[in-house]
Amino acid sequence: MKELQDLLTGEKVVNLGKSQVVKGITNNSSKVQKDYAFFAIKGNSTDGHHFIEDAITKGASTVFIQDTSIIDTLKRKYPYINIVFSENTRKSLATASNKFYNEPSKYLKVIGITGTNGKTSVSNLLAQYYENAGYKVGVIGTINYRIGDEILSSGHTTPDPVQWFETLNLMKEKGCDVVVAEVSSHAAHQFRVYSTLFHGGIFTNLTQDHLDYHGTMENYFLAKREFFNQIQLFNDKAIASVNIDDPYGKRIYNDFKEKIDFITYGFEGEFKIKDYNLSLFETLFNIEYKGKTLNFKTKLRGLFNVYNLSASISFLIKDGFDIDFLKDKTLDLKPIRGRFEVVEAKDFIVVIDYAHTPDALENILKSLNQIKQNRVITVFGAGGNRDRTKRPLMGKVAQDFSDIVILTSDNPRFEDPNQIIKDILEGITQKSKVIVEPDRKKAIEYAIKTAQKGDIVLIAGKGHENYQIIKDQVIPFDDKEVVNQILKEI
Ligand SMILES: CC(=O)N[C@H]1[C@@H](OP(=O)(O)OP(=O)(O)OC[C@H]2O[C@@H](n3ccc(=O)[nH]c3=O)[C@H](O)[C@@H]2O)O[C@H](CO)[C@@H](O)[C@@H]1O[C@H](C)C(=O)N[C@@H](C)C(=O)N[C@H](CCC(=O)O)C(=O)O
Ligand SMILES: Nc1ncnc2c1ncn2[C@@H]1O[C@H](COP(=O)(O)OP(=O)(O)OP(=O)(O)O)[C@@H](O)[C@H]1O
Ligand SMILES: N[C@H](CCC[C@H](N)C(=O)O)C(=O)O
Ligand SMILES: [Mg+2]
Repeated sequence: MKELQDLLTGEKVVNLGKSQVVKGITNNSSKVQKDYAFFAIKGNSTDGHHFIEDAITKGASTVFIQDTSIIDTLKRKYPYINIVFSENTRKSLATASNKFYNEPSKYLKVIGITGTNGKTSVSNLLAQYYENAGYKVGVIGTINYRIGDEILSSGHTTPDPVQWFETLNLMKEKGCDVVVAEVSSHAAHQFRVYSTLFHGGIFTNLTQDHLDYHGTMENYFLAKREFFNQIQLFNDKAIASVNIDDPYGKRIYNDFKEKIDFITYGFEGEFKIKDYNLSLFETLFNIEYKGKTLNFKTKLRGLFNVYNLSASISFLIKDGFDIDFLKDKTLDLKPIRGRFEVVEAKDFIVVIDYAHTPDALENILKSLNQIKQNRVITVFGAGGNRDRTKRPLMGKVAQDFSDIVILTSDNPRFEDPNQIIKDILEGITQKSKVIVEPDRKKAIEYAIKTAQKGDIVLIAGKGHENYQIIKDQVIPFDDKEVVNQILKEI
């Protein structure tokens, strides 16, 4: 419970109501309870200002609004309610949530990871290193929100501000020292983590995704940039690791190098990838850092994981870790669920991977081509109600780097799966390579039955997901389980 005064960061109280007690915070009118503060947000699909009356009926003591034109009417109709005007209710929701949950990031080392691909991977790698060094670590991201093996909840990759600060507070109360969190572009753009004191940040890469939301690559970049802007706004001693091979990484580095203490990684980095050797069961790579060559060995597979490890290790060096300790621990790291996960069959292998962007698909396929003994058979689809323009690009990549392509459904959501497949086909010129099977289980079955000695079957797009979203139904579906079941039957 808080007093309204304790939650303000420069907003203007335009009407003082009967009671200033605030027992909870929400931007969702359906979650309002007695004495809650309701934040009206102009959203992407609707405007929270339409739900103010609903919130008051449910017992809100306070409403935060951004629309000046309704102030007089509200004051007249609801003189007993606190009415607070904010220039930006999204920011106010974050700052008030932070205060409501006692500013948890002040007591934690919070590290935010952003980029199109690799956020989940890097955050799980960082968590393992910190845990190996004896820290208690909270993880917030796509798979779930957890402390060690204790799962707290799950939802968006980055939760909304209320859940974000509530989760940080819970992690603090449960004794965490460190929190590693994925910060999606939607989150940065919507100020979901605004006002958090980040110890540091990591930028992995930026390639096409989410243009349904951001419209252009430049806007998508600006959302990622906004995260670094927020880091330095609330911490003038923040550290960060950035992929300098990526032109957008270079821009972030240049824009904030005076404000953030950076380390760069990549083939052009200060933490420089010199060479690497991929195989199905281990990866070797050499790093040049401060004039010394460091040899690393890991069970993680694929060149993209050399990048993810470089992101993590360089960040940890900046955070004061000993390089020999990091080299040792790299040997023991556990691979991440649904990311280049290998299932061995009789004389071929199946790889399950979460690639759901053109760049991710290209990366995994390039790595598979480097280690294949025979053909690469790729099964994939694309998510419905998401960026449509990435579909033909994914089709082209699959065609260019596979011997056989089996097009199927991912999470069609409210779209027609056949139309999504048609969109992917737009990018494919070599139609003879392609088989269309919208039923994902049948598509996987076809791929496995087609596989010959030395082949690699890649099943891409859903990784750890154990469901399929068809319209508003969430149906159990786990690529790995389906693969194992089919392998047992053949
Ligand atoms: C595009 C997007 O990010 N939308 C999210 C966002 O919606 P929004 O702020 O635009 O809100 P809106 O739905 O237009 O509604 C406006 C306001 O009215 C309120 N409202 C609405 C209805 C009502 O009855 N009462 C009420 O008060 C809403 O709570 C909201 O505050 O905030 C909502 C509430 O916090 C989220 O549920 C919603 O997630 C949608 C469902 C979603 O699918 N988001 C995905 C794309 C997403 O966030 N993905 C990222 C990136 C994934 C990745 O790359 O890893 C993620 O972080 O997961
Ligand atoms: N550093 C990387 N560069 C390019 N591709 C990568 C990289 N790391 C992972 N990938 C590819 O992207 C897929 C998803 O990886 P991961 O889950 O770590 O990314 P993410 O950024 O968390 O994705 P999401 O936006 O869904 O949260 C992997 O399965 C792999 O195919
Ligand atoms: N976080 C990503 C996940 C995509 C996973 C893919 N299986 C899909 O459903 O499109 C997104 O929301 O775009
Ligand atoms: Mg993720």
